[in-house]
Amino acid sequence: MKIIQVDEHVSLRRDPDSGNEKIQAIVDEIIADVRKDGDEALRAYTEKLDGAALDSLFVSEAERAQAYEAMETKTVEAIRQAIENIRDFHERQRSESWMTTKEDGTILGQQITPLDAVGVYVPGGKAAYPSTILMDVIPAQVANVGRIVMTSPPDESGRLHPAVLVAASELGVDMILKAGGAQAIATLAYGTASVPPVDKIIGPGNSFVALAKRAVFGQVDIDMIAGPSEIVVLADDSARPDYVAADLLSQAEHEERATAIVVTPSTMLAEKVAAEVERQLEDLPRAAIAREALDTFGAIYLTADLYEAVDVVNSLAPEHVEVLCNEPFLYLGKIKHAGAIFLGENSAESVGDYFAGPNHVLPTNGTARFSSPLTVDDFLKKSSIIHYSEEALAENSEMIASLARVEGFEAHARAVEIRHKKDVR
Ligand SMILES: NC(=O)c1ccc[n+]([C@@H]2O[C@H](COP(=O)([O-])OP(=O)(O)OC[C@H]3O[C@@H](n4cnc5c(N)ncnc54)[C@H](O)[C@@H]3O)[C@@H](O)[C@H]2O)c1
Ligand SMILES: N[C@H](CO)Cc1c[nH]c[nH+]1
Ligand SMILES: [Zn+2]
Repeated sequence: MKIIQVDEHVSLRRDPDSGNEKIQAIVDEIIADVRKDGDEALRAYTEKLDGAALDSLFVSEAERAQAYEAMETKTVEAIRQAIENIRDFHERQRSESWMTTKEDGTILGQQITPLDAVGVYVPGGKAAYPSTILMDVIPAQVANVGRIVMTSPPDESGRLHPAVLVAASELGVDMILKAGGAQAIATLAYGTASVPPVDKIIGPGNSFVALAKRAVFGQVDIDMIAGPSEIVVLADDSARPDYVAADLLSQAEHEERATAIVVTPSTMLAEKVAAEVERQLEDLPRAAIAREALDTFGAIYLTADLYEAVDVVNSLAPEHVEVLCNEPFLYLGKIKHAGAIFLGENSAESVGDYFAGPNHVLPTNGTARFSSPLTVDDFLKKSSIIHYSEEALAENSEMIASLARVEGFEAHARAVEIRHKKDVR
């Protein structure tokens, strides 16, 4: 890995639109075809792009049963424990409707309502992501979303990965569509004869999925445009180089565009981590992907001290930051911009990716400066509640009318005043 003396302008922000024009044109055509031809277009694109000629667009009961047979019991048990941890964490995010009453009879409040229908995209091109199903579906269920449709691309035999089916079945998701890419996103957004449309689409995916989500935004809501995985390790002399290297590789193996960075004031640690990464790459099954990611987007940044290291972390605003320093809790509050903060040497990012409870759908590409992990709130919407008594309106109508007139809205002013002219009918 490159060891770089830090300058002031480190950034994770990449131009999300660069080189996307060709993909956008393909995505736009797919969306238009699905809007026009519905299920027929969905089937045709699934055959063309995923090589699957489907008998049914949906997963059957028999396929679910076969998926359980294909899974090791200990993996099913691990899924169940992860579900419990993730549900427990998200239950704490519930927000309640509220109302407040004033002496003059005014009642104000906020009514919270779950979304009626949500579509969950589960990526399936290069790898299977049962963990992402848990992270997307559980907060929706905690929010009491009315209807959940899951979709994932099938393999050439028309099947979904058994772990994906088991994760979905454990959560009770009963509508699972066999479709991927832009055609799946268009189907969820606009609906077809066999798939009713949803109100919001959740879930990560490749560039076809991301651009399709961006294109249908407005017709439906979307969670975010999730970019490639990112890890930044803030480390001092006390960090174990083998742990740091292992954690960098854990995210570099996701894909060639993943980012894995160390920020440290310790030259000795930097050199040891670089050597350890090479050693651990030797027998890593996805070494080619991880190496390309590290060569392109990996770095070990050397800083003057830990204060500067924290500044660098904040300017990167990464998806994940691990604090592998003496007394890691001292850094809480100082790290302001990060999707998730992992504290201490036993809190490998993998713990959060699969199991701990917090959501692994997190802001990427520097967007942790202004956005947050996926939460239960993403599946809820709020309506304001306003009730004015006769007394409250009488007391305040003059002020309301004057605010209306200063904006030039006479009808607004009269709508308040008419309520005091009892003789006018
Ligand atoms: N941030 C997160 O939490 C998180 C979690 C899981 C996965 N991911 C990311 O999701 C992505 C998954 O990508 P993937 O490719 O494995 O699966 P995917 O399901 O996103 O994409 C597969 C689909 O892409 C479409 N496609 C592929 N080539 C096409 C072409 N030439 N023309 C039109 N459509 C085409 C096909 O319809 C196919 O079904 C990765 O980038 C991964 O890192 C992120
Ligand atoms: N690290 C990914 C989010 O960046 C989530 C994930 C899913 N599976 C393994 N990891
Ligand atoms: Zn991961």
